Amino acid sequence: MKNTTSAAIAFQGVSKRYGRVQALDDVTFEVGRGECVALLGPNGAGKSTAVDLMLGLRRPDQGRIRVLDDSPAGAVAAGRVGAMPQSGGLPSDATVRDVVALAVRLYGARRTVGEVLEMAGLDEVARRRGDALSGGQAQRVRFAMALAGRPELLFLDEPTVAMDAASRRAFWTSVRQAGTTTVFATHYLDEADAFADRVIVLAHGTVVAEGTPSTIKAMVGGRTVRCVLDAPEPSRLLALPGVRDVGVHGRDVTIRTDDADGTVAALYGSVGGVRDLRVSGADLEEALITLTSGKQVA
Ligand SMILES: Nc1ncnc2c1ncn2[C@@H]1O[C@H](COP(=O)(O)OP(=O)(O)OP(=O)(O)O)[C@@H](O)[C@H]1O
Repeated sequence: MKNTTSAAIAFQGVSKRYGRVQALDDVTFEVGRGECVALLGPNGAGKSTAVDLMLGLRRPDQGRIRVLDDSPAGAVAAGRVGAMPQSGGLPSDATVRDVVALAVRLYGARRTVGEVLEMAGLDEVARRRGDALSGGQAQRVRFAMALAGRPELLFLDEPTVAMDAASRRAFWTSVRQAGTTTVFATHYLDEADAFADRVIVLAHGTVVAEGTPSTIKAMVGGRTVRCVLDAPEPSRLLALPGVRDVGVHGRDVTIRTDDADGTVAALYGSVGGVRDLRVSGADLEEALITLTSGKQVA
């Protein structure tokens, strides 16, 4: 067995069943210390079950889980793990500062209140009461509570759900600045692409892929060629080398191809009237759909 002393989280052959549903089936992966890892997969893939097991909220039927070289429950009981749930009420009549101060005291004052407010980007709303916070600000308070105990490991479940684009960006900057090993679940794949060091893709209770976002995107192969054509004819475009499918909107053309060089050469050589041509790789969303739908990948 692999030596797990350097890993923050180690799953070794973990299975978990609820009645007839096999939620996790022989799952093995590691999260290294200092890593920021996204747990991705469609609804029902087993992400929440995996996180519940990591937090010691459930026990596996089979396999072994180590968190910070301890059992999950042991690591949580020692205050070494911070978790930011997706929802959960905040006291409506206490100020943000009061709530954060309570969390800091509960963890034995491992951080100062000012430090936590600043890390979570809450300075400007510190005097506001819970019932006067926007959805995104309330999420930041939950983040602050997760950070209050100076955890070695952070779990974030759909952390940016109520945030606008600028808040999301600021939030992820805060996470990176906190510098803690982080595991997060999200359905915003652009966030996983931009902020995760590594992605673990679950489907039907098994790990179907893991690697950097670029590796995952490269797994599905294929390229997208976009251009403007004077007279696009879908049937003619579909007959070009490597082309899988074609989308035409007016003169704007999107071509998915397994042979970008061949497609582009044929566009310029035999189709003509080509302008504004761009070639890009698959995005993470496309990769995930392919990987989790069981289609053959390159
Ligand atoms: N307490 C439970 N009792 C019975 N079945 C459950 C229970 N919790 C989860 N399941 C089932 O186990 C499977 C995995 O669920 P899980 O919540 O771990 O998936 P998920 O990837 O987190 O999904 P989502 O993205 O929808 O949150 C699903 O089929 C789900 O219906």
